[in-house]
Amino acid sequence: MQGAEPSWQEWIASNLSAGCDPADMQGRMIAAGWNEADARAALASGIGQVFPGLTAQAIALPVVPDMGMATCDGRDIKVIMRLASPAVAMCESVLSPAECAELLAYAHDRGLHPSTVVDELSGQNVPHPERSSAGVMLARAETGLIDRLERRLAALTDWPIANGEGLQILRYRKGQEYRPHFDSFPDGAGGAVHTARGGQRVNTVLVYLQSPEAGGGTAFPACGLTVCPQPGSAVIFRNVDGTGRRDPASLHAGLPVVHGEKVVMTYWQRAGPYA
Ligand SMILES: O=C(O)CCC(=O)C(=O)O
Ligand SMILES: [Fe+2]
Repeated sequence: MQGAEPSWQEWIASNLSAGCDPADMQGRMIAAGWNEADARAALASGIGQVFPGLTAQAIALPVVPDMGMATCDGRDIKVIMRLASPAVAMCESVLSPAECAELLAYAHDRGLHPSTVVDELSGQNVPHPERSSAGVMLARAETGLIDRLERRLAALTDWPIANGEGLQILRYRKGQEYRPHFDSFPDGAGGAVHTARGGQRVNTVLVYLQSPEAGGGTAFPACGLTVCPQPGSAVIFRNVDGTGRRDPASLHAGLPVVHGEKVVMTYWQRAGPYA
């Protein structure tokens, strides 16, 4: 069995430590000639060594789509860029211009309120200068369009719609931003308040509804990536590693808007049903 080879053990340990997805690693091992059972066993043993005390098992996670075209809800969505760590995919044409316009008008009618953040200690939602945008939380399937979009995003990531939170729409005006943060909840009591229902936020699908004239990119400082908002496009990213723990590389920020207004729609996906 190839698991005995020290070079592979080192490769597994260093990739797991760097936050690589065990499912991706398994694919690469199979491409290098491993059989699936041996690769799975070697990865399980590596996870046990790198993350002692954890059940040595990779968990199922939403898909960060691979390059190419995905057809969801009868719509052709193009995946134009993919990054391994943090796991990020950029998708074009997730929403049509008409769908973006309908959501913008709907959010305006519903009314936008100053955004809040989760206090790391208490778990309470509190307003904070870290996040100066205004937003509205939508109920699941609040309108026919919202229902259809939730289904589309669930299909794009191959993850149950029952595990999705309601969509959230955020508007940033000049100077407004969302400073570097994690979408996953912190360990400990503050996070437990939130993970009690649905578990960890494992994936984020961020759809741009309106782009500002300048500024307002979504930045991932761990890898130096900045995504430029384009209406109808989405950036999908994984907030946890292959074992379900917060991925430090998933740190991200909504950079300050310099000119114009930016509007995004956020879809957070939980590890389990968010009932
Ligand atoms: O506005 C952005 O670019 C980032 C938004 C974000 O990080 C969030 O809603 O959690
Ligand atoms: Fe975020």
